[in-house]
Amino acid sequence: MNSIATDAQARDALKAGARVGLKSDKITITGGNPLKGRISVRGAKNLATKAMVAALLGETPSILRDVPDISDVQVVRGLLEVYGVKVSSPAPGELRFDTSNVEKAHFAEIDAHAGSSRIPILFCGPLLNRLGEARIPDLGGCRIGDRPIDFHLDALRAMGAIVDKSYEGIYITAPDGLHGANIHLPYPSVGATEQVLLSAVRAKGTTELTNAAIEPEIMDLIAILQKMGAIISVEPNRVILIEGVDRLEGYKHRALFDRNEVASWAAAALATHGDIFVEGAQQSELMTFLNVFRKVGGAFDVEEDGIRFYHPGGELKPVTIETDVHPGFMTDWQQPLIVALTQAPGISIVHETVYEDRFGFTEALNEMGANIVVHKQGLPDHPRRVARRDFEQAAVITGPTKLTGADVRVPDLRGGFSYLIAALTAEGQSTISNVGIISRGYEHFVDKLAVLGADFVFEG
Ligand SMILES: CC(=O)N[C@H]1[C@@H](OP(=O)(O)OP(=O)(O)OC[C@H]2O[C@@H](n3ccc(=O)[nH]c3=O)[C@H](O)[C@@H]2O)O[C@H](CO)[C@@H](O)[C@@H]1O
Ligand SMILES: C=C(OP(=O)(O)O)C(=O)O
Repeated sequence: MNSIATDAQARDALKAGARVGLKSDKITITGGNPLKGRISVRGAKNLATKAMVAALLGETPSILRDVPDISDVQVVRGLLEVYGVKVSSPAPGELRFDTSNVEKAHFAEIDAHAGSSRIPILFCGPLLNRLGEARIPDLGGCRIGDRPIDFHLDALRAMGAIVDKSYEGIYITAPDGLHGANIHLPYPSVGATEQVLLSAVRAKGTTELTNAAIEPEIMDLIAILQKMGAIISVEPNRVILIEGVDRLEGYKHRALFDRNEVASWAAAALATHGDIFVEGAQQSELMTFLNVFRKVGGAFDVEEDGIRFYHPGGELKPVTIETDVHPGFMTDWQQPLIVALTQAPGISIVHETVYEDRFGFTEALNEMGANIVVHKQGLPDHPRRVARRDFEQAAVITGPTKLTGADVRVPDLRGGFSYLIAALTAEGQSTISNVGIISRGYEHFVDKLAVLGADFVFEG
């Protein structure tokens, strides 16, 4: 159970809509136990899945290490296999991709992956390069706003692609191949930056991407592409230059650790008055989070092999946070931290500036006793560091509030993890359903809860 699923298991899980390592979709938690102990994190969901797509560009096999056992990895694996990529697992946490027989796939097989993840949109460049066409199923991922893909499609068009949206899903061709282009992103989108990278590395000529995202996962993807033979330079001021090359080889790479998972366990340690050592966490990718964690009253010790996060005693302190692109405060960190903020005396404010609708999860926290008021149009007059966006929202959290157990349903990945933390912090029993979604991005979270001394029953 603790290793990457076999081919057959992965396919069965996909068919059944099941999630990695989970037989049930419900967990009953009795709150009040501080989470204490040592757990480890592996590669980031937001890197490993893209690294898997990059393997499709290599003429020779690639090996990815520290691959997390999460359902998004299974989805991408399944889609690669549809195109004839032979995926094997030579060792636990390791995947090997043999691309010697990449071939066109039937639409039905591709569309079987509709709604399962956002990663399929990133197959465009590699597929156009290898097969001259790309069929993209309807995308999944967390429903936290509109999540359009206009930047992706505009970039592909600028590189010579023709986009046909007359089918369900999208069909893209590049009759004359992809060519380099000057592309400016209206917003430093992570996915659109990756789209350009994965498409431009084999395009003819040079691509200049401005207003690019520079998240650590993007830098790790660039490192992988460079290992494969790409020529990519990251210039000052969010400019990335990509010189197209004629051939890319496979890579060997250890995936960057999952900084979002680390931040989530750190918030869990704080909210439950706990003490968690997260092996594999690295300081440099977490600087912004660590500053906020300290300001809220959390303590941490950075060690060579990981970071210890703990509640040092005393009262927590309220904070004001604005989510932002890197190196700002990551939007995926706000949900777990908000649970800790319900325990801080005073008023905390979280401005969500990245997505249109990312506070839906707070309703259930209020049912558990939190006092969180969501301002759907944001707080326009509030002093801000990040420029206001048209659609942003703000959450005002007044604490401390006692949380009590409730029956709640997971709405999305990070919201779901925040419910686990709330239930662990609450007095009494909570039943959380739809927890399968959490396995989209948190490897073996049930096992980790057990290691950390949580009191729960998982109905398997
Ligand atoms: C699989 C993955 O890596 N997911 C991460 C990725 O999502 P993802 O790559 O989808 O996020 P983006 O950075 O693209 O989205 C940021 C903003 O840009 C907008 N936008 C994006 C593309 C586009 O074509 N048009 C458009 O308007 C989005 O609606 C959103 O408001 O980065 C997000 C921001 O760090 C993280 O929360 C997600 O965990
Ligand atoms: C929004 C997230 O992921 P995705 O883009 O895969 O939906 C997330 O990881 O919180």
